[in-house]
Amino acid sequence: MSQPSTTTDRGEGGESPPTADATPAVSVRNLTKRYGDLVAVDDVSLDVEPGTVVGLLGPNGAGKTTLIKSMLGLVVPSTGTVHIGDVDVHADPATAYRHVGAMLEGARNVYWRLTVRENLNFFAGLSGQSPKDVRDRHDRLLEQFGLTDKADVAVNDLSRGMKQKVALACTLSRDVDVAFLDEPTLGLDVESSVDLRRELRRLADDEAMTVVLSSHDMDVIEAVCDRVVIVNEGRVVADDTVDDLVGLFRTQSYRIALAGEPSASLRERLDSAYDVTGWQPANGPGETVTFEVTLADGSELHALLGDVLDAGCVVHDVTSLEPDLEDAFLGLTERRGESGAAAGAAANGEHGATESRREREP
Ligand SMILES: Nc1ncnc2c1ncn2[C@@H]1O[C@H](COP(=O)(O)OP(=O)(O)OP(=O)(O)O)[C@@H](O)[C@H]1O
Repeated sequence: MSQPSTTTDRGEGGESPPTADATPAVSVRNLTKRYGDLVAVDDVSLDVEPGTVVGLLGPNGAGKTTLIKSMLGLVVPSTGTVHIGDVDVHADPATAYRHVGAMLEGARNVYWRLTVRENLNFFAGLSGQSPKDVRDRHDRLLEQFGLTDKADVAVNDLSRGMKQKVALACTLSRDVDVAFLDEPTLGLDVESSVDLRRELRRLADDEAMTVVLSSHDMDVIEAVCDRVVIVNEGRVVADDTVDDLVGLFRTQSYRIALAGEPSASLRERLDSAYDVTGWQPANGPGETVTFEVTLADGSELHALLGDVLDAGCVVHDVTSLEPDLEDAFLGLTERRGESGAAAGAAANGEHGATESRREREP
């Protein structure tokens, strides 16, 4: 097992290239998992470099959990291989497990009759680490997750969110190379979720821990991940940094509010000359009429505004619509649903307009 040696500089977009001889922390090759006729994971290959945080995103049933369980050796793939460092997970699971921590089923993996610290010691002991050696690590985790004053309380007597935090702390309780976290923020309050993000970044940056996490929480993925792998229908449809994924969907789109009802001829002119969508009528007297438009370049905006003014209509507001990771996710997975080729083109940065978009401050 090679030890992780590189860290990732998130400030540079999280793309520290591995050294030529760096063994990936996790290497998946042509992994397929079939359940009868259903292909849950379809020929997935990916490498995760040491010290990076990789997010798995995908709609319900996309295959994220099956992929994570396959990476852990808990699901036997139909074809393909998984290595943790140099170790083939399916050929030598016992060795692989010593280097891996996982939280799969929320709080269900901890022992409710044991206290919080006893649980931490138990999980650290699984890889032969003595309570004395991991005391500092555990104290820090307890503090990080606001559990210091609960250290000697039986897990059974804690709230659901606290149990979840104990489960996370147990996963991180020993010095593992790779942590797999399936929906780690589910059930956490906002503050705990922020604590978790901070701790995951610290573990990756300071201890070169590699983290693979699945989540439906875009904010967590955006905040913590160096890289995002979007899975749909068992296949990887995109694999890139958050910024680059969002960049795929960056076009010049605006929401324009008109101070009065546009004439029929102006509306016809706008609809025919520009890529206008989403007309919204005024909510009442004195309210604005809005529409969204995607333009080829900045000069088209001037032309469009000129057309509006020439028609005697007053522009009340122009808002730039910026895509975010959720837009990228929806675009990629929806396109995939319609056409695999379109999704592939999108993942390669070849498409134009977005299909869904949220308003951002310009
Ligand atoms: N043990 C199993 N037997 C049969 N089918 C399964 C089994 N486990 C998963 N599946 C199917 O495989 C597909 C992928 O499921 P998986 O749980 O990996 O998706 P997911 O992306 O984690 O979904 P979610 O976000 O809803 O948790 C689904 O269609 C699911 O019904």
